Amino acid sequence: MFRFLTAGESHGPALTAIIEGIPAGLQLDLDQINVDMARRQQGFGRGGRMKIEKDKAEITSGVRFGSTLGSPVTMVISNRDWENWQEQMAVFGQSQGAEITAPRPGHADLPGVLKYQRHDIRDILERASARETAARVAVGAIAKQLIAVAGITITSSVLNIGGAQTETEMLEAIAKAKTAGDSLGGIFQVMASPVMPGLGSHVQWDRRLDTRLAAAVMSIQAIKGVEFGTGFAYANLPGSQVHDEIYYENKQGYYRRTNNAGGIEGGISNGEPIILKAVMKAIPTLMKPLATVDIADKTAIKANTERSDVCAVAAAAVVAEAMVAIVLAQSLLEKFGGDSIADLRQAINSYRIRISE
Ligand SMILES: Cc1cc2nc3c(=O)[nH]c(=O)nc-3n(C[C@H](O)[C@H](O)[C@H](O)COP(=O)(O)O)c2cc1C
Ligand SMILES: C=C(O[C@@H]1CC(C(=O)O)=C[C@@H](OP(=O)(O)O)[C@H]1O)C(=O)O
Repeated sequence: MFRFLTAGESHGPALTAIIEGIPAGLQLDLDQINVDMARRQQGFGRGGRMKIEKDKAEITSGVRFGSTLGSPVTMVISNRDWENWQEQMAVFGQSQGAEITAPRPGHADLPGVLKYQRHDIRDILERASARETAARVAVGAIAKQLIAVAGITITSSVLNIGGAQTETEMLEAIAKAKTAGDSLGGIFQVMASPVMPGLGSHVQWDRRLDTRLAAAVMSIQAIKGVEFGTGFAYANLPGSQVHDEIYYENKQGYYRRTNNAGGIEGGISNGEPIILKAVMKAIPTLMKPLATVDIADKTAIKANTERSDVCAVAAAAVVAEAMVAIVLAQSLLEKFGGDSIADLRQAINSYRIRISE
């Protein structure tokens, strides 16, 4: 089983990810991992932090001479900004800085301090921060290299920023929000293709591929909805206009002329590209802050402001690519098993022969 955990605070020394269950013999391309790390840092509207960080993943276990060993793979991504936060983020000693007591609406600040019984909101925001997604992208980049064994590639695109749909309008909308001390969200799409039929299962709720993909993408900070294929527009359309009719040709096998299903039927990939869209809410930290209540004395004040992104939809799309890759890697290994890449390839090949007959 391919599983992973991440650890690390936004302004702590580093983020760490441990992945278990990668078959032995996967030849890793570290440069390719770092290409995705850099892509996640891009996008107009990101804040000052991205000028400080130059994210690179360092592999500290599970790989020898570029090849996975089947043992857990550990990756470390250093936080360059740690240098500026050593006093406020010291593991031991006394807090040096002022406590944050004005929870931002829309962030984990208030529910987090209530749940974990903290009086300094920094104790919550450090881990709630989407800085953590750097570790997920590192894991996802390895998952992408694993699913490439089955020929699957993943792409993404930004479709909407604050209602704007062309690139020029999107850039303008972000610039305007920044000037106004406001923030924006939007919609992005992720596509995985080609995906063989048969990943996921209809037999149990938690084995459906759409269940797992939706949960994985929803787990990204600030993502508030996921749809597959025609998605919410299904509500307006009759069955005759939405279901993808089935055809067969000797050379091609089964195929569809439409892909309203977004590549999944009954929780199982159907051989068409997997297409999902997700919506990201606007960033909660506002330079013109919203009303809140001071958790120290319960007086009405304005929410905490600090360095922040104005819009991070492009970055979130790269994170979603990673999460989709991880779920597909898990589903691939669940279906085909294999402690080594050679075993995995063989199982995929014999399945391909079987379904083509
Ligand atoms: C790539 C990325 C960057 C983000 N940057 C910021 C940011 O700079 N400031 C901020 O307040 N929230 C930012 N967020 C959103 C918060 O992390 C998120 O709203 C918060 O963790 C609360 O989680 P929720 O929105 O899922 O409820 C970012 C999210 C992502 C995916
Ligand atoms: C650090 C990253 O994103 C951060 C996500 C984030 C948040 O609240 O989610 C707040 C900001 O952090 P900082 O306060 O250090 O500027 C973003 O920069 C990153 O994506 O690598």
